[in-house]
Amino acid sequence: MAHKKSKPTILKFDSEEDVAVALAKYTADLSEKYIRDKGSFSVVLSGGTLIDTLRKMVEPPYKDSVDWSKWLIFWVDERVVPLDSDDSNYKLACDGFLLKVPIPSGNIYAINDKLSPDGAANDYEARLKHLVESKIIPISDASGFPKFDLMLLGMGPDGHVASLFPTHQQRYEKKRWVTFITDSPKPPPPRITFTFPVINSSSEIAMVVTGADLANTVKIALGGGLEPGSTPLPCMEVSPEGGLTWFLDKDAASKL
Ligand SMILES: O=C1O[C@H](COP(=O)(O)O)[C@@H](O)[C@H](O)[C@H]1O
Repeated sequence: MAHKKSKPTILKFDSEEDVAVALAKYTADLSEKYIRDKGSFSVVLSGGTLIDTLRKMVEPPYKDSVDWSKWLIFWVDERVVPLDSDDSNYKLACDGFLLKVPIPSGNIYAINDKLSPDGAANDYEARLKHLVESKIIPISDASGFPKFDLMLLGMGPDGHVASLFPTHQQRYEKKRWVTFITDSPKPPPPRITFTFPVINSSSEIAMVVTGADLANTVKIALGGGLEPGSTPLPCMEVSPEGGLTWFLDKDAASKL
């Protein structure tokens, strides 16, 4: 069942540093709310610049005040490379975030890096299904897809989110929870990715976008800059069941 698109909240900050401060407070506040209401907090990470922008989470006061034992960590997309490769989103998150806070290792859901892209996507989807059967992750009543508490998404200059690229058919997938791509236009080519039905079943999504190189894309996505007759960018399809908040620095927001 399709849900009604809610209006995004657009937050503009003077600097990337101010985005990092605000993103940490937003995430910590949601962590407190979801742990109070349902006993856990499922967080879906991207790779890329997002991890650095999350850096304030591993500093006081949040390092000590957040109940990290209740966090569950997933990836919205992952490169199908060894987990210790510099191209791995898992390694990026470990080095910049996960190794600095006490999230139980059993709550961190990395891909199986021994499988093919097809196999890794099937395996990740099967593990999500098991978590749903075990009532660790709920299903959205509205969509029938798994419902994560918070997704933290970045965006590429071409408007891609997760590994859903403008000219690749994965962005139109309607049935699978997790799919794969072997020819990502951004290296490395083999990846797995959550599909839009899963992304848009989330309770909350933060789009975290900083830097002048993304200003044109932000204008297209939020400023009505799409040429008539053009296909919407993947980032324009992000529409969670709950709140959508864009965190922009001055440079990314400069053409709005
Ligand atoms: O390849 C990827 O790119 C996007 C955007 O990355 P950024 O460096 O431009 O912030 C990222 O969100 C995704 O997780 C990653 O695999």
